This record gives sequence, structure tokens and C-alpha cells, in this order.
Amino acid sequence: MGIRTGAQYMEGLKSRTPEIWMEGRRVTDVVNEPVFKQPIQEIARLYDMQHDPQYQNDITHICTETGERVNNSFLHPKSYEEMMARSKLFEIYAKATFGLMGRTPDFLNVVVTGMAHNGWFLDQYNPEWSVNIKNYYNYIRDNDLFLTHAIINPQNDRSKNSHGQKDTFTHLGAVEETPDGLVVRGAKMLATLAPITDEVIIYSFPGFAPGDERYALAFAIPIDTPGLKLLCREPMQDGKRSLFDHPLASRFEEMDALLVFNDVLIPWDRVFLYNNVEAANLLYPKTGIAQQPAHQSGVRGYIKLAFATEVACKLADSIGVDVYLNVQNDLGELVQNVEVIRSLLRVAEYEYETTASGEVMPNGAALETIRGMLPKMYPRAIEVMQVIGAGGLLMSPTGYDFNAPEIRDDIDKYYLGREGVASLERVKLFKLAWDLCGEAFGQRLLQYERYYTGDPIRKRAIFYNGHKRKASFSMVDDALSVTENLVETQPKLVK
Ligand SMILES: Cc1cc2nc3c(=O)[nH]c(=O)nc-3n(C[C@H](O)[C@H](O)[C@H](O)COP(=O)(O)OP(=O)(O)OC[C@H]3O[C@@H](n4cnc5c(N)ncnc54)[C@H](O)[C@@H]3O)c2cc1C
Ligand SMILES: O=C(O)Cc1ccc(O)c(O)c1
Repeated sequence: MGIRTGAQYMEGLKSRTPEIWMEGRRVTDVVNEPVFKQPIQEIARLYDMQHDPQYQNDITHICTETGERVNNSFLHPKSYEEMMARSKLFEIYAKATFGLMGRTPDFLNVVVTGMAHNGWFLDQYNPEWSVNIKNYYNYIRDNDLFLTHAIINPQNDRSKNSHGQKDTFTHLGAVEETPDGLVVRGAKMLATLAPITDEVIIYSFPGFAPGDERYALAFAIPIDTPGLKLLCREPMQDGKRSLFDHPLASRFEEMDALLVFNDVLIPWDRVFLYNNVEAANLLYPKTGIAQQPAHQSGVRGYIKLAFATEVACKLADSIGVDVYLNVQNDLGELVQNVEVIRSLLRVAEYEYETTASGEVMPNGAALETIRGMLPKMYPRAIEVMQVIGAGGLLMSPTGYDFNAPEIRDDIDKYYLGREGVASLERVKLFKLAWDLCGEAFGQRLLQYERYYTGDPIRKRAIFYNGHKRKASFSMVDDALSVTENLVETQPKLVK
């Protein structure tokens, strides 16, 4: 089939009946659920872009295996040009969502592509696993499916390993092997966008210890597989708030869900890894399934930071406060932060790495540096927005007020900005900013930037330890070489 349209994506959602729980009720009609309706439209728009002549050549290509047109996120890059074809897709999708939707379909397509094309890794443990993931890659590519993922064990007692939790099946683990497949039980977090996806893939961040064998798992199943429950967090918009009052929150809310597996049968041909602590711990660092999607995250994060920076600058300009040195200093800092991330991305791409199997990946150190900086830069952009908007952020009326004739004169007079900025324009800008820096929606966006790929502190520690292993520290040796033997020739201090 190849690339789907938005309508086909929605038909797919309608054909499935995942067990979704939200606010104490079961959601049965996903596409008509007010909370999901608009986000579904946003994802559908990305699918439609694949058919739009304006974007098609930049985001899709003809698959050499099938002759069908498929999304660029399924490209397995063997050259700089192929890596950049993927980068272009990341940028176009990120711009279409202002970088606010982190888990658009391209993200997990890249993960599966990376896993499938590093079959050598799984072959070391069980050759069936690499065949399974390759078939799965073909399946999602050819049917253009949308995946969610959950790779973290639920946050219960972090001081204990999976096998030390209160219940054997608090963390997702294997219960038994049957002729038809593996039965799994327990929970995994945090599946962003899960209610509006087609499939879920499970794998894990490293961190398993001996004794955790049953938890060392990787597999993928349809999102409506019997026994799988999606427990949604509280929605941050009810789907009924107006586009005028919440221009971002009403469109781009990505629901997050805890996945609960109640004796779910995973067919053997969908098992990619099982009962192997070493393989589960090495899958992430050894196969590029961290580095390749970090390219998507880097591009998306860059667009999100650039967008927040634009909003902060326009906010300041609209009320004339960017004439002040302190405000210029803050805004200059944000613009420079955007430049830092842009430059790191370019370095990551120009100084790409080629693996032993010929896979081209953006430079790992540059991507990890982006990963280390964004969790500080994005919250800083939000803080600057809050400081610049100040009380004005709490002064905005609603769209209904603009339509109330009795107060319209007051609205036009007292909400205007600097000369040339009408009240409607100023209020609209402040609402855009409030969605990012005040609403629960905006707080989630901030939390996402901190944690979407793991704890930034531990990630940076891993980065440092890797650096220490590889670095020669030759400059220090050079600097000290002139002092060699100096200890003996040093004149004694005369007291
Ligand atoms: C908005 C959002 C969306 C997300 N989407 C997804 C998704 O789609 N799929 C997915 O799989 N995951 C997703 N995640 C989950 C994300 O991967 C985790 O939040 C992240 O890995 C951090 O784990 P945690 O939240 O369990 O924090 P914890 O690991 O519980 O950490 C909590 C705190 O304790 C400290 N801490 C905990 N353990 C240690 C330790 N061993 N050593 C030192 N310090 C420690 C941490 O530094 C941190 O400050 C999402 C997260 C967010 C916030
Ligand atoms: O974007 C990144 O930093 C890399 C990355 C890879 C795999 C994941 O599951 C994830 O959440 C994040």
C-alpha cells in the first residue's frame, strides 16, 4: 500500500477498539472523542502531506524493495544524502506542529528502522528475533502505521530492580511461554499518543540486573490487543476550549498513557527479544535506536525552541518592552540558544558517523550535547516568556468578550499594545504565550523536554563516562611533557 492519507489513518483508528480509560470512563469512539479529535486531525494532516505535491518529494521516496512510495522515516541511511532526506522530513513535520508534538509517526518509524537494520545484534542471541523485527519493519512501512512506545518501567520504587518490586508483575514481565506466544503481565510507561496510534512497541532503557530476566523483553502488538489497557493521564484540555483562547493547547495536546498488560499474548513472530538481560541492556546503546531517533528529537527540539523564542520576541515587541537592556539581554540569550542548537545539528549532520555495517548516523557527541542542553534551554525560554509577559499574561479576556458589544470599546482601548499593535493582535499573542508558559499544556511540554528520553542527569553522566573512556587527554600530556624530570633538577627552596 505505501503512504496513507489522513482519511485512511482515521479509518484505521475506527477499525480498532483499544481499551482506553480516561477520567474513570471507557473511551469507545476514539475519533469522535473531544479530547482526541483535534490531535487526530493534526496527525492526519501529516499523513496528507505525504500526498501534497508541495511536500511529497521532500518527505517520501520510492522504496527499492517494493516499488511503492513510502515515508522517508523508513529510509535506512547509507549515505549523507539519505540521512539528510530524513532530516528534511523531520524538519517539515516539526514545523507543521511547531515542534510541540514529539511523537509524530516519524519518531518510532526511525526506531524500528534502526532495530530492523541492525539484525547482526539480535542474531548474536537468537536469529529468529532479527527476522521478526525485519518483517515487522516491512509491515509498518508498507501499511504506513502509527506507533507508540513504552520503554520505562512504571515509577514505583526506583531504589529496587524489577524483580524487587512489591509484586512480581508490577513491571511488565513474561508470565509463561505457550505454543502461540509469550504471555506478559504488568505495566510500562509512558506511551505518548497511545490512544490514537495503531500499534505499540515495547523495549527498554538499559538497567536490568541478574534476576530481571523475565522483564528483559522487546515486542510489538496492535494497540487493541486483548488484555492491554491504556490508562490516560488527566487531559490538559477538554477538546471544547476555543481555538481563539487556546491556539496551541486546543490543537497539539499529546495524551500520555500508562500501559497495563493483563496476560496479553504476544505471538512469537512479534517477539524481538526475551529472557536476556545482556541483550536488553545492550539493544539501546548498540543498535543506533538511541542515536537515530535523537536526530528526529534534535530537529524537533530545535524547531520548538525557535518557536518559543519567536513567541517571546513578539511578546516583548508587542508591549514595547524590548527597548530595555535587560529584556534585550534575555531575548538575545534565547536567540543565541537557538543558534547553538542549530549549529550542533549542522555539526551532527556534517560530521556524521558510519557504522561497521555501513549505516550513516549523525554525530553522537553533537546529538547528545543537544540532548544535554535543551532541557535547560527550553525551560529558560519559558521563564523569559513569563518574565516578559508578567501580569499581562493574566490580563487577557476571552474570545467571547470581543463579541460582547457592551464592553467592546473597553476591550479595544485597554488591551492594545505599543503604537501600531491593536488590542486583538496583542491579546492573541498573549494567549499563544500563555498556552506555552502558563497552561498545564505548556508545563507538560516543558516536562517533555526534560524527560522524553530519560533522566538528563544520568544521560549526561553516561556521556561523560563514555568521553572519559575514549579521550586521550593528550593536551594535558603535552603541557606536562616539558616538566618531565623537573622534579630532580628543581633547586631546593632556601628557608
Ligand atoms: C511528557 C512525557 C512524555 C513521555 N513520553 C514517553 C513515551 O512516549 N514513551 C516512553 O517510553 N517514555 C516516555 N516518557 C518517559 C520518559 O522516558 C521518562 O520520564 C524518563 O525516562 C525518566 O524516567 P522517570 O520519569 O521514571 O524518572 P525517574 O527515573 O523515576 O527519576 C525521578 C528522579 O529521581 C532521580 N533518580 C531516579 N533513579 C535514579 C538513579 N538510579 N540514579 C540517580 N538518580 C535517580 C532522577 O534524576 C529524577 O530526578 C515521557 C516522559 C514525559 C515527561
Ligand atoms: O530522542 C532521543 O534522545 C532518543 C530516543 C530514543 C529512543 C527513545 O525511546 C526515546 O524516548 C528517545
